[in-house]
Amino acid sequence: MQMLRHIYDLYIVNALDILILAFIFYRIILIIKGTRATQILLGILFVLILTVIARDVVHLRALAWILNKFWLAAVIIFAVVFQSEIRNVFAQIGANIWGSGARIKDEYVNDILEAVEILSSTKTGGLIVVENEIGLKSYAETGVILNANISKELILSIFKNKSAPLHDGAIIIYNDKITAAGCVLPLSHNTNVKIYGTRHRAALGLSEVTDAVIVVVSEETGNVSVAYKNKLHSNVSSAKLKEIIETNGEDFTK
Ligand SMILES: Nc1ncnc2c1ncn2[C@@H]1O[C@H](COP(=O)(O)OP(=O)(O)OP(=O)(O)O)[C@@H](O)[C@H]1O
Repeated sequence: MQMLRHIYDLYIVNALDILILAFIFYRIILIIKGTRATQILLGILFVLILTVIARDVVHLRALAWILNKFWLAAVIIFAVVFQSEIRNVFAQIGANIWGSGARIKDEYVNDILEAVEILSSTKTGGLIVVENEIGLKSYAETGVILNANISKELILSIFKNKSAPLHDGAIIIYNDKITAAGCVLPLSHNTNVKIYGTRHRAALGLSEVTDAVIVVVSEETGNVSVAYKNKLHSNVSSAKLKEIIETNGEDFTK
């Protein structure tokens, strides 16, 4: 019995400890990969190396003193700089505990696909958000709440009618309903994405802070792109889009 206890204390607890830490780091890296946070972390790493060199290697007292003061305030600085990433981590933990996002019925998926095809072939701009595990109520409230059944006709009348008040912005879809239209999404600040306009930037921006699948139809080219978890995938075919919507984006992570 004591032997088992010893093995547990020595190996199993430590292995569990390392596994949990590795998992936490892995999730954090997944969330911040490709975002501004990666550059900020590199900057912080640079200041850390500078501190060690100034303090312990070349003994530059004044510089070491200032850098030490910086590290005292680091917790507050991190909380401010990484506020959106910290929010993401907790939102995703909460979403994972709560369960998986609602899947849209086949007939409605087909309605969305047909609408996207028509928007694409007629070069009509469109922005369609499919909500996943993380709730989008705060974004829905920036537009007009509809709670209408999904239909190809409704999607087309929203985006195709340029004089209609709801054609600007995004529609949000959740669980067989178009919950809202004319919604404003957060713009991405990703500096690597230079070629896209604001519609694509808004899609990418929402994908950086939520796990939604965001479909963009370009008004300029008619191309269909999908933003999901920090990435914008261009020229997505109808068959691929079907898989993506049916699996709430899981298909992209395989
Ligand atoms: N923050 C936002 N949230 C939701 N929709 C937005 C946002 N910003 C812009 N849009 C939508 O994008 C439209 C402007 O698209 P713009 O031409 O700038 O983008 P684009 O990415 O180049 O797209 P396109 O290829 O269709 O021209 C706006 O009319 C509006 O409908």
